[in-house]
Amino acid sequence: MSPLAEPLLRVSAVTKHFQGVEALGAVDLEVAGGSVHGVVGPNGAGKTTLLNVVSGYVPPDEGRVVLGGRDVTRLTPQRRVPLGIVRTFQNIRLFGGLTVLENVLLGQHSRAVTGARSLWPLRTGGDRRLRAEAERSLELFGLTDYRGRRAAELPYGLQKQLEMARALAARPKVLLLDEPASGMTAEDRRSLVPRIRELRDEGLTVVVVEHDMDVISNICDHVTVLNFGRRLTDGPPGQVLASDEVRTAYLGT
Ligand SMILES: Nc1ncnc2c1ncn2[C@@H]1O[C@H](COP(=O)(O)OP(=O)(O)OP(=O)(O)O)[C@@H](O)[C@H]1O
Repeated sequence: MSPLAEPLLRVSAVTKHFQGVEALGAVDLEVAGGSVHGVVGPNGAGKTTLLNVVSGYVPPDEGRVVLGGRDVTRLTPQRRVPLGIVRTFQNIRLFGGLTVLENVLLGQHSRAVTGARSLWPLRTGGDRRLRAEAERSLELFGLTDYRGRRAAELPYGLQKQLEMARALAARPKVLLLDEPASGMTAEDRRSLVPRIRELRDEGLTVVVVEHDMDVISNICDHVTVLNFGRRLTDGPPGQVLASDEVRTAYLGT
C-alpha cells in the first residue's frame, strides 16, 4: 500500500483486556483494499481477539475499527455483515442438518435481512441470480458435487471449504478467515492457496489468521506479526518471516 492510500480497513490503537490479561495492547492494523493480509504470531498472541474485535464479536476497551472511512466500532456483528465485514470461525459453525447449497443460500441472506424472510430462497427455490451466485461459490471451493449433501456429512476439510463458501456468499468487502488451513489435509491446504489468490485477483480483501507459514507466504501480500498482544512488526511476508525478531518470538529463544 502506498503511504498516501487510505486503507480499506483500519484498526487504530485497539486494546482489550480479559480479567486483567492484556489480549491486545494498542494494536494498529492497516489493510489495503484488494490485498491478502496475514496476521500471525505465537499461541495466545491476540490474533483471534483481533478478528473478534474487527468482526464485532468482542468490544474493544479502547480504539477504533474503521471500514472504508466509516467507524464501525460500536456496531454488532450482524450490522457489520451488510457493510461488508464477514468472517469464518476457528471452530466450524455450519447448519449441519441443512444441505451444502442451503448453507450457502443462508450466507447470502445474512447480508440483507434476518429472521423468517432470510429463509425465503430456501422456501421458494430462490431467484436465478442468487442461485447462480451460490453455485459459483460452491464451484470456487470445489463443492459443486456435494451441493445436495447435508453439511454434517462432509469430511472436515470440506466443511472448512463450505464455511468459506458461505462467508463469500454474503458478498464481503473484507473476508476474515480464522485458521482456514487448520485440520486440513495437505491436499486441501494446497488447493486453498489458489482459491484465496483468485478471490484477491477479483478484488476481494482478505484478512487471514494462520499458523501454516507456507500458506501465509504463498497467499499474503502483507503480514502483521503479533506477540503478547502487541504488534511486533509488519511488512511483506518474505521480509517479515525471515526477520530475527520474528524467529525469536516464535521459538521463544
Ligand atoms: N474470552 C476470553 N476470556 C478470557 N481470556 C481470553 C478470552 N479470549 C482470549 N483470551 C486470552 O487473551 C489472550 C489472546 O488470546 P487469542 O485467542 O486472541 O490468541 P491467539 O493468538 O488467537 O492464540 P491461538 O493461536 O492459540 O489461537 C490469551 O491469553 C487468551 O487466553
